Formats: sequence, structure tokens, C-alpha cells
Amino acid sequence: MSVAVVGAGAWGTALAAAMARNGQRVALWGRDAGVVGEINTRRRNRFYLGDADLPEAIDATTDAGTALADADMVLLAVPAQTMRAVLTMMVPHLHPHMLLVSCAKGIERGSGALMTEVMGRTAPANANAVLSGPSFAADVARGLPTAVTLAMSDEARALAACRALARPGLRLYASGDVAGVEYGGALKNVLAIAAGIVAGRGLGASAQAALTTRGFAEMSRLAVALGAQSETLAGLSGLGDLILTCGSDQSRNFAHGKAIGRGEDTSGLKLAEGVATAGTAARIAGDHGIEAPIIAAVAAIVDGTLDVDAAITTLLSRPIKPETEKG
Ligand SMILES: NC(=O)C1=CN([C@@H]2O[C@H](COP(=O)(O)OP(=O)(O)OC[C@H]3O[C@@H](n4cnc5c(N)ncnc54)[C@H](O)[C@@H]3O)[C@@H](O)[C@H]2O)C=CC1
Ligand SMILES: O=C(CO)COP(=O)(O)O
Repeated sequence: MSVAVVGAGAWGTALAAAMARNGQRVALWGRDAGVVGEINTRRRNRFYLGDADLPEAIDATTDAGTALADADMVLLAVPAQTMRAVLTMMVPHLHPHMLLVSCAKGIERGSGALMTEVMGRTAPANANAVLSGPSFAADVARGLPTAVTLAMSDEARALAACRALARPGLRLYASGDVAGVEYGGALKNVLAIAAGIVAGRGLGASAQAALTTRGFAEMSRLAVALGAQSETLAGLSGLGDLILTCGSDQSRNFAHGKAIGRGEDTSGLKLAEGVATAGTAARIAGDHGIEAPIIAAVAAIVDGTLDVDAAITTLLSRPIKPETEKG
């Protein structure tokens, strides 16, 4: 199985490194000639991954045709809001046998589409999958171990894809619950912003644990209403990634929330996918009559229509109700 990676940012480069560490050649497409040149010559991607050493077997290129020429699997690791545009650019170079794997975590603004839906509409001749789970790019790039989930509606095919992509430090579990894996990955980013706000405001470790737990209830409730299985949300792409990102400064979404909580300017910060997903997730929850107060609060805060203290007061003064209530 020949693997190509699209997106030479933190995650795409880390995935290419994981795939190429055994000496297997991996093509990596990036739009920035400087980044591509640095990967090929210095075996580094300093802007995104600092001093992590990258394997010799990565062949980075800015040419989509070259990157995809021999690919059986294409891992798409670009921001969710650019997935449609990037894939549209790739379509002339795709062949029907290629499996497209979204490695992005987000919901498309406006359309509310999941990445697999964007892929299905943009490249309908190709089968697609989603890969998601607790996996900081910096860890994966260094070969530190983790486990993630790969979902396809055809679970037997997902299992075959997992076997093809698994590496000693990267364990993959197969799932047939595409929506569950996608919503887990996308919604945890919004909740990590909320957890970061709690940390930045200095509300304490107890508040952070309470927020994360209620966030998990909220993410599960919404995803299940949208067709996901609750077991999936309790898995790597839901709870697993929520635990990782709601408690670590390494998370850009958490760091973004922390800056908001401290009243700092967020404009120069790295990509935080939850910013773009929050509003759409809140709207989808509203459309389905699902209570999602934390997601709604994050959406309003990042939109600038609610200040942090008012959000905290509102969340803490919600009516008392049974913990396991569904609504
Ligand atoms: N960084 C991480 O630890 C992980 C990230 N992800 C997900 O992977 C996705 C990508 O994230 P990162 O690689 O971390 O982001 P990043 O900001 O490090 O890199 C994004 C890459 O996409 C490229 N890009 C941005 N806009 C583009 C456009 N319009 N056309 C073509 N290329 C474009 C950038 O040049 C850059 O190479 C996100 O959805 C993120 O949630 C998933 C797991 C881990
Ligand atoms: O998704 C991630 C780890 O699994 C990365 O999280 P951040 O995008 O918040 O850095």
C-alpha cells in the first residue's frame, strides 16, 4: 500500500514521518515551497514541528500530480475549512482505487458537513474514511506511541486500512461509525477551548474536570442525536481525545481558550479548529433541539457576542436536573 499525505503542516508532516519511519517511501504534498524544501533537504519542518528529525523516506513536493502518482491511500491533513478547496485541487490527480482518509477534525462552516461528506461530494468516485484520536503531531513526529481510530461505513474495509497504516508506534482501531468518529474529533476541539477558558480564568482543577465531564455528556448527546453510537464517543476519537486536549497546554485549542480566559489577544495563535466549528455545532444542536450549553457558550465567546464572565455565570446558574438526563 503506497501512502501519500496532503498537507505539510504539523499533522500531515507527523503522519508522513510515522508512515515513512520504516523506510517505506511516502509522498507529502505541501503548498509552501519553503516548507517542502526544508523537509527534503534538512529533514525538518521547523515552523510546525520544531527540531523533530524527519525520516529520509519522505518525498515532499508542491506538485499534486507527483504526490499522488503512486498512491493507494491519500491522507488529507489540512484544516477542515480548507478540505473542500484542497480536495477539489487534487481531484484531477485521483484514480478511483485510491482511498481518501480525512485526518482533519472539524465541521464545515455553513454547510455543516462532516469531512467525509465533503469528500463524498467532491470526489464521489473514491471511497473515503476518517482517522481521529488522541495524537499530538509533535508526539507522533517523534515516534512516541499512540492509538487512533479509522472509520469507514464498510468496517471490514476499515480494518484492512488500519492494518495497512499501522506502525509500531501508531496503533489503529477500526470502526464502522463514521459519524461518531467525526463528531468526536470535531467537538472535542470546541470543548478544549472551553476547558482552556476555565484554566485561563483560574477557576481551578475541579472546575476543569467538571467542565470536561459535562462537555463529554454534551458531545455524546449531540453526536448520538446525529446518528453516532454512544460507544464511539466513549472511544479514542471522543473521550480519548477529549482527555488529551482538555488537559494539556500542548493543545492549540486549549491554549486558545486559555488566552481567551486570560483576556489575551488570540489573533497570532496557531490553528484552533474549534473556533470555526463552534458556531456551526451550536447551530446544528439548536436545529435538532439538543441542549449544548458549553458549545453554545464557546460559539458566542469566539464570536464576541458573550463575555467570559457572563458565560460562566450562565453555565453555573442553569436549572438543577438529573445528571443523566438526555435532553
Ligand atoms: N496538529 C495536531 O496535533 C493534529 C491535528 N489534527 C487535525 O489536522 C488538521 C490540520 O491540522 P495541522 O496540520 O495541525 O494544522 P497546521 O496549521 O499545522 O497545518 C495546516 C497545513 O495546511 C495548509 N493549508 C492551510 N490552508 C490551506 C489551503 N487553503 N490550501 C492548501 N493548504 C492549506 C498549511 O499550509 C499547512 O501546511 C486539523 O483539522 C487538525 O485538527 C489532527 C490530529 C492532530
Ligand atoms: O487533535 C489533536 C490531538 O489529538 C490536536 O489538538 P489541537 O488541535 O488542539 O492542538
